[in-house]
Parts: sequence; C-alpha cells; structure tokens
Amino acid sequence: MKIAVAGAGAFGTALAISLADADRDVTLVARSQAAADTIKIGQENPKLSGCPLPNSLKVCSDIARYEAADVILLAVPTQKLRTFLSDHSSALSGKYLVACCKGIGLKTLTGPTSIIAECVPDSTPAILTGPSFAFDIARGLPTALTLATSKGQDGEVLQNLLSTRALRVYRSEDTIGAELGGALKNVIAIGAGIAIGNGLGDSARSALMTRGFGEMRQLAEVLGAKPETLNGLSGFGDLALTCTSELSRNFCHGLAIGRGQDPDAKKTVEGISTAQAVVSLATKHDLDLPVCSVVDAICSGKLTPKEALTALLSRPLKEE
Ligand SMILES: NC(=O)c1ccc[n+]([C@@H]2O[C@H](COP(=O)([O-])OP(=O)(O)OC[C@H]3O[C@@H](n4cnc5c(N)ncnc54)[C@H](O)[C@@H]3O)[C@@H](O)[C@H]2O)c1
Ligand SMILES: O=P(O)(O)OC[C@H](O)CO
Repeated sequence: MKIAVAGAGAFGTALAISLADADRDVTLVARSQAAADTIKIGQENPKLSGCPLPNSLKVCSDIARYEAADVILLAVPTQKLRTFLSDHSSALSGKYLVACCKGIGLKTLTGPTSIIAECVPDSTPAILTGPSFAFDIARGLPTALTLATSKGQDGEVLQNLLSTRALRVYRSEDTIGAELGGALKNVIAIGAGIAIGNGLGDSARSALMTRGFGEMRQLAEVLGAKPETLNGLSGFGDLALTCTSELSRNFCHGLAIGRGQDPDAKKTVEGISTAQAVVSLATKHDLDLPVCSVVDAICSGKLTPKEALTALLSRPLKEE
C-alpha cells in the first residue's frame, strides 16, 4: 500500500522517516515547493534537526500524490484540518485518512475523525495517537501508539501497515475516546507546566494531573467515549508523558507562563484551542471542569496563575 503524509512538520516527518526505514512506500507531501526543497536539499527537516531522511523517503509538494496513495496520514494541526480536507476533498475521497493530530475543532467542537467524516464522507477515518515525541519516533526509539477506527477490519489493515519494529501500534474501535484522550491531555499539560514554572512543586503537579485526568474521563464519557480507553496509551499514557517532559510544547508553554515569560508563539501548542473547546463543551453539557477552565482562563489572559491557584484552592471540600 502507498502512504502519503500530509503536513511536513515535526510529526509528519518523524512518521515518514520511521515508515520509510521499515521499507514502506512513503511520500512526505510538504505544503509548498520551497518547504519540500529545504527538506530535500538538507536531507533533514529543520523542525527535526539531527534526524536525517532515509534515501527511500520521497519528498514533494505535489498534491497528486494524495490521489496515488491508499493511506494518507494527516499531520497538520487540528485547527487547520478542516481547510486542508475541504481543499483536497476530491483527491482524498475513498482513501484511509488517518488523523495524526491532537485537538478539538473549534467550529463544531468535534475531534479529527468527525471532521474527516464530515469533509470527506466516502473516506475511512482513523486516528493515530498516544505518547510519542517526534524526535523519539524519528530516531527509532521504542514507542507505542493507539490506532482507532470504527471498523475492526480497517483497524487491522492500518495496524499492520503502520507498525514497525520500534513503533508498536495497538488497535481500538473507540475513535472518540482515543482522540479525546490525545486532545485533553494537552490542556492538563499546560496546567502542569504552569504549576512547575510557578514553583508550586511536584506534589501540585501530581494533584493537577490526577484531578485533570478525572475531568478528561468525565468529559469523554459524556461525549460517548468508553471509559477504559482513557486509561490506555491515548489517555493516561500521553498525559503522563506530556505533563512530565520539557520536550512537550504544551508543557513548555505552561512553563513559560508560570515563570512570567512570553511563550514561543510560533510553536504548535494544540492545548490552547482545545482548552477553549473544552470550556464550550462544559457549558453545553453542564459539566464542572475546574482544571481545564483555569487553564483556558490563564491562556486567554482572564486570570493570572496566582488568581487561578486561589480559585482552585478555595473551592468547597468534597469527596474524592
Ligand atoms: N511533534 C510531536 O512530537 C507530535 C507528536 C504526536 C502528535 N503530534 C501532533 O501532530 C500534529 C502536528 O504537529 P507537529 O508537531 O507536526 O507541528 P508542526 O508545527 O511541526 O508542523 C505542522 C505542519 O503542518 C503544516 N500545515 C499547516 N496547515 C497546512 C495545510 N493547510 N496544508 C498542508 N500543510 C499544512 C505546516 O506547514 C507544518 O509543516 C499536532 O496535532 C500535534 O499534536 C505531534
Ligand atoms: O509537544 P506536544 O506538547 O505537542 O506533545 C507531543 C505529543 O503529543 C506527545 O505525545
């Protein structure tokens, strides 16, 4: 089967390197010829410096590659997914479309697989998610991911295609649970970064992670996820990674805020828009999600970290 990777950023490039190294037929499709040329000339993506491309990996900006592919990995940020799919819907129809992004679309408050089903109705939507830094995948370090798609047979095809010796893909039919775990952990990771940057300590981080995980499960269940999915790689697994590593852009975004510094505005930090979406979903479904709400309030400048801490600590005491 032919694979095309849409979005030549850090994650798309890492997946393309790993799959090409495992002898899959892969083309990395960059957004512009200039971007493709930069990657080809340097034989590496500046967003993944130190990770050379294998010779077998094709790089281009030719969207005809989508038509020629059987499987397209969508490694564009979540808020860009709808436009990307709408712009290329005819080339993408009939294909396996595997979202590799972690977020909730602000227009419809739905996850990537719903956006795919809406924009390209005759495709097979799937989501690839779980604890994984692009650098780890590109270097061939052992990584375990979840591949979720609503039909088991399609899941098996994609699981076999995308697994390599180092990249172990587990299968699930719970697309909602898998994509919500990956999206929501980013919000909590920003909160964890704020706590550490603000000098609140590791115990506070652990409290935020645990209470935040409870909010992730609460929202996911209301939206139709299976609770056990949140306990797996795409939920708990990715929460643990992202809240504890300075390789995470979401964690580092929070770290900068907590330290009173300006976060790097050029980085892809999915948790900011996801926090906005969560607040809208909490209102819609009448849910109390205090950790996610204060993260959104801090990111949008409505609360300082100190005010957020006071708000959280002055909530009424309750049963766990
Ligand atoms: N970087 C990681 O370690 C990592 C790991 C797992 C998942 N992810 C997820 O992958 C997604 C992408 O993250 P990233 O790290 O690759 O970000 P990135 O900022 O490195 O790259 C995003 C890429 O998308 C491209 N893009 C944006 N709009 C496009 C469009 N309309 N058409 C074609 N290309 C377009 C950009 O040009 C850019 O190259 C995010 O949802 C992120 O959560 C990232
Ligand atoms: O750099 P982040 O914060 O987008 O995290 C990357 C991955 O989602 C970790 O699994």
